[in-house]
Amino acid sequence: MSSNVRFVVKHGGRLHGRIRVPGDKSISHRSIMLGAIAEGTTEVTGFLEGADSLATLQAFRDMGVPIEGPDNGHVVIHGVGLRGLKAPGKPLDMGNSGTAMRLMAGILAGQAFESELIGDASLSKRPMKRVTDPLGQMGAHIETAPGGTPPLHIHPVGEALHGIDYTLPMASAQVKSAILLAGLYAQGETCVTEPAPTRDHTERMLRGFGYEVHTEKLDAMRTRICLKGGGTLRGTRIDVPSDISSAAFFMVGAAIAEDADLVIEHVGINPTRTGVIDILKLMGADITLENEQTVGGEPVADIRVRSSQLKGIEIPPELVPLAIDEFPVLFVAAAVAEGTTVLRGAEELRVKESDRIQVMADALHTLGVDAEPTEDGMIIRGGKPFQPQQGVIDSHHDHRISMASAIAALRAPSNVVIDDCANVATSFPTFVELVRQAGLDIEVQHD
Ligand SMILES: O=C(O)C1=C[C@@H](OP(=O)(O)O)[C@@H](O)[C@H](O)C1
Ligand SMILES: C=C(OP(=O)(O)O)C(=O)O
Repeated sequence: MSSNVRFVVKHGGRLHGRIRVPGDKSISHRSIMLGAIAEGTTEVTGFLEGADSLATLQAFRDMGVPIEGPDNGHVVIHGVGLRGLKAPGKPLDMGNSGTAMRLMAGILAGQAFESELIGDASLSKRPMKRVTDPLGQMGAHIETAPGGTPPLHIHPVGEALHGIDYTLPMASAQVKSAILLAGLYAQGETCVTEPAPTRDHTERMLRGFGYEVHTEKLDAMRTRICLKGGGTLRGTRIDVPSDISSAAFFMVGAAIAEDADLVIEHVGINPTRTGVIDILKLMGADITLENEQTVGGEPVADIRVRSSQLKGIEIPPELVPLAIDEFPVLFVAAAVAEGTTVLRGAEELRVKESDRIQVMADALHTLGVDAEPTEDGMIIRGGKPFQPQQGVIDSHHDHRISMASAIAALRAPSNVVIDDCANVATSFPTFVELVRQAGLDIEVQHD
């Protein structure tokens, strides 16, 4: 059993200087997956050495893919081609990572061997029917636990998958990606229509590997993405930008701290990921993008954030999928902002690593913030000084709750204590080091 990792965060502090946060988690997962099933060598720089993406890397090693590294974010994958994976001979452990399990289900659905995907306690509660249903329609044979949760038993179907034309019931890049990855193994064309834009790293990266992907905007919200099975991916170079989801903790921190001026370097600003910038700007944050460029098919920039007086807003619904992982820390921004912030249409937050609506409402209550959880979001009446109650914040094993709660200490009148923080290592293993460097004082206790 792992011991409790507790953060004791000193209240106050001002964030300043220049920092670089680790590589993007979504892109890191995909770089290993596509590199493994490509022909030839793929060289990755900036790879996130966090537990989630390392679980993906290990899974492909377990299926016989030679992978060198990671060494300071440098990984070399000797791709085995679409049909070159070998039976793993043991369950593949995806740890805490929903992205890894769902995308892997898409790849494994098309294999000629049997496999099993397992995960930790948090992942074992997350819904998988959202991928097993459409993959089943493609001819895959996948069993879940009762209730549609992991583990997933994936039975071999040989070359029998066939393309489908599927409309996603929710705006999910993981489900979209699982279907498209299975589509590589399917006969004919596979099309996915998304009800609202979601991160498009799979589509971009497939094109980077020389695979044809057709994207059509159906109207202001809906996009249809199609590809044909049976093609070839060609190994390539991938420079993974810094993760905007990790940068978000520092963006909110610098916006709410007094006298802050912070530059976060080389952050991925793919328009399907920048909801956090748009939302903070609507709240009155002082954010500028510097040094914008395109690196390996993904736009990047340095993000400069200075202190500002934030105001409450109604969060535009179309921004919700574009900031889905940033809501824990955006709730902290809303708690500091003058006036009321209302989030609706974010029921997906209830099925992340924790129920991020309830768990963040509880965290904010511990800080004495007026936060009202609703079925699909939260109403936060902010702008009053925090009035911490007795007790510690419980992260519920969720990395983003730990980090968001630590950032709240910048505006707390007393130290903030947060339990169950070990999983920060899933997405941001250097969080404590970087946050200290920027000006927030965290002590890490193990008990
Ligand atoms: O495709 C991806 O890399 C991700 C998609 C999102 O999940 P959903 O597709 O479930 O919204 C996001 O929350 C997750 O952190 C990463
Ligand atoms: C939801 C997240 O990841 P995943 O779904 O991959 O576990 C996240 O990192 O916030």
